[in-house]
Amino acid sequence: MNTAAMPRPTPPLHSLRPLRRRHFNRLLAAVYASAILSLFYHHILKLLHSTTLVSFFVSFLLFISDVVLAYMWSTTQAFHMNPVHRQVFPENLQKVLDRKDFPAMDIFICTADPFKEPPINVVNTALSVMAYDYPTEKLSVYVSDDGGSELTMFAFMEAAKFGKQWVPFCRENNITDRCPNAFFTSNYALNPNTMEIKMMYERMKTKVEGAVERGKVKEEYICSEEEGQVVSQYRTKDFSPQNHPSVIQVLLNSKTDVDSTGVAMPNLIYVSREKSNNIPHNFKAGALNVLLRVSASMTNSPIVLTLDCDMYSNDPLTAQKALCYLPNRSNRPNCGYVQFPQRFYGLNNADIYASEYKRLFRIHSIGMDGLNGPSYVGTGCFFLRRVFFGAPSLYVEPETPELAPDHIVDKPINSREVLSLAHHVAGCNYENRTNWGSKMGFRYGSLVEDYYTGYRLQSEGWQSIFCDPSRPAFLGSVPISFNDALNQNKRWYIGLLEMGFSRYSPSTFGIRAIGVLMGQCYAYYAFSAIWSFPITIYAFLPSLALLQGIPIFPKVYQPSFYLYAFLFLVAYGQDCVDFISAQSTFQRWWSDQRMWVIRALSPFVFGTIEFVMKRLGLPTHEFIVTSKVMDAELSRRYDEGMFEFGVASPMLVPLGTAAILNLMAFLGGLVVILKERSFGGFFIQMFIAGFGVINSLPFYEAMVLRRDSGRMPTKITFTCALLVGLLYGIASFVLKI
Ligand SMILES: O=c1ccn([C@@H]2O[C@H](COP(=O)(O)OP(=O)(O)O[C@H]3O[C@H](CO)[C@@H](O)[C@H](O)[C@H]3O)[C@@H](O)[C@H]2O)c(=O)[nH]1
Ligand SMILES: [Mn+2]
Repeated sequence: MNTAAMPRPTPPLHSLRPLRRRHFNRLLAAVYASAILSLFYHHILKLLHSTTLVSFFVSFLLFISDVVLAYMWSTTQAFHMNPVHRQVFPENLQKVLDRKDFPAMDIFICTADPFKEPPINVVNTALSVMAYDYPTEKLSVYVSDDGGSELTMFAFMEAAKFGKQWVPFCRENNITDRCPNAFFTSNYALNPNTMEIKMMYERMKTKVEGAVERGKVKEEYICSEEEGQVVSQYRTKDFSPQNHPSVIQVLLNSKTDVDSTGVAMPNLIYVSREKSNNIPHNFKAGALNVLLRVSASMTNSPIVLTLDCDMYSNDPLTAQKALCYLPNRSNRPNCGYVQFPQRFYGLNNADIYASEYKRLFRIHSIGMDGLNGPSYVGTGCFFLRRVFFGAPSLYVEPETPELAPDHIVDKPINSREVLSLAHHVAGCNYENRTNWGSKMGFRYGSLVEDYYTGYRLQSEGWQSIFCDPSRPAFLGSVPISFNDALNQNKRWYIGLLEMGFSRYSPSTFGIRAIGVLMGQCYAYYAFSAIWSFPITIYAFLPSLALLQGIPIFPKVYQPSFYLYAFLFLVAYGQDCVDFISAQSTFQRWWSDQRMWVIRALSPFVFGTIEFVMKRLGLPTHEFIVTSKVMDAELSRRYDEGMFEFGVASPMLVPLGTAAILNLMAFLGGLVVILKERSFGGFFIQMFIAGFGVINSLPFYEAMVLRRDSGRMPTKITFTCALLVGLLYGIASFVLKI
């Protein structure tokens, strides 16, 4: 037989396997739903049989709490119905697609504040992607600097020079850690080659960090007239981060710049969009839209990768892995983006602030991947440029023809025409009366522009793919102080509520546009702030009643007690098993469940308040950028697993109050039990208070034992104690009526 005549079978680029667990999940959902209905039946009976107004009110609060918990439970089920695992085979890519036919890629990196986001780290992120295993002349890296800072610009001028050594060094030595900082902190081979490159890196780092420390670039570091001109743009009179003309600089041009071995360098372009004090700039979504347009005017690559400044690439093959799905190589016909999970470096063992967000980034993503595909999480996501211009079947034309996704740029990137168009589209008035932010580009209207944009794209009919290779594709930093973690959370929940209560609400518009299950997935996040209601009730009410010797739950031997026990144990059990089986530990799960309670008691509540204030048109905080600076002392305490309270924030008050109250209730409960000789009637209340106490251990330590600067501020402890007294007073008055 003549085998040569037969078409060669194409080797697979990826595989998909639904998890067996889905059958069990579906069964469990049915059983659990019946248990919830029985609980509601019990609640209604209790309401009908309540004898006093107070007991009616207590039963009513518990009932509403359980209704909210049940609603949230119902939304989580969507993630459990069809979780899938994918595998990707980049080793087969070049059998299907010649390397010279790889599509061009534009890579966007956002930074916003040189003092919270050290420019040397932003540079590391950029270098890690410039060194991708990918034809370099097809890569263009665009850096958006919302801090409008000469420090960031200077860091990138240095990076452009160092990159000419770094990129060939990685290629020739087949380095895996292509983020310089990650490489030099790893166990690398010590040889003259590595020593030399390390010295170059250290020199650059010292210069950049020195400049940041002084807040200004030293004159002696400005090596040429051109560099002088570049820096002088920032030194004009009215220039400030909030108010300045656009600054766009081509730092590397792949047509003319070569590395130390003569191979073309990727393009590297610095962009700081025009800002004006009284024109809203829409934060990161606004920055990304400017990059979409500036890059369209220069390279207009069909594939776009968005990265946060702290998310460096940890695997040189990542771009090729994305190509295994994009464009048109997946089994999803309308696949518009491939999302890699956010993963992190520098977490402490227990991950005390649950910053890994395992559920959000990994567990729920495989659940959504089994439906229409994961949400967009702001970084580590490869898009088809086309998705930003309308639905798969309904193209929305941009106002400037050169910005169209199929427009071919035929002029050099630093030609006068190209640069003048770039400046024009980076202007702060450019978007007036256009579709940017509403029908085109990244969407405005929510502080979680990522989640909202992905949701709107999926509502238009785009689908997505979740790609989670075992070697993390990207690694980012986590907040190492409790205050930063809480503030980040608060910002997210404001943004999520903005989405939940918009005309595109997932529970109405979403369910119609993307189906019940996908709509539920998005509703789960959009409405997660309502968890604060049941958790606040459960944190305070049982303890207050216990201190008054009033039982509010069924006794141990009653049938409804077993219902409570079942609902609690199964929910926590399933959560724990899911979490640990996603390559984690019991200790991290424990932190995760604690942070869930903490978030519900504090950032959810404060987020809701700010959301309401915003809706009423009152001034609120805007996008508070998370600090990525590593203070040595703070880092040490973080590594030891200590909570960092330090800042006297009002967000600590509900947490401290609940901690003290639960401890008092647990101790007081023991006295009540001994006095009344009835344990069974108070078991559930004792259990809840005890659970609160175990979760609050770091709080007691920080209030009483610690002397370091991360201890609980005395005024917070004092305020909390006062509030406990007040609540106790009110409860003894009200509950005894
Ligand atoms: O006006 C702004 C504000 C922020 N950023 C950038 O946005 C990114 C994310 O900001 P960060 O403070 O790190 O926020 P996080 O809460 O850590 O980020 C998560 O949540 C954001 C939405 O709130 C998403 O945009 C991010 O991708 C996601 O990782 C950073 O690169 C910033 O430089 C801007 O470019 N302009
Ligand atoms: Mn971040």
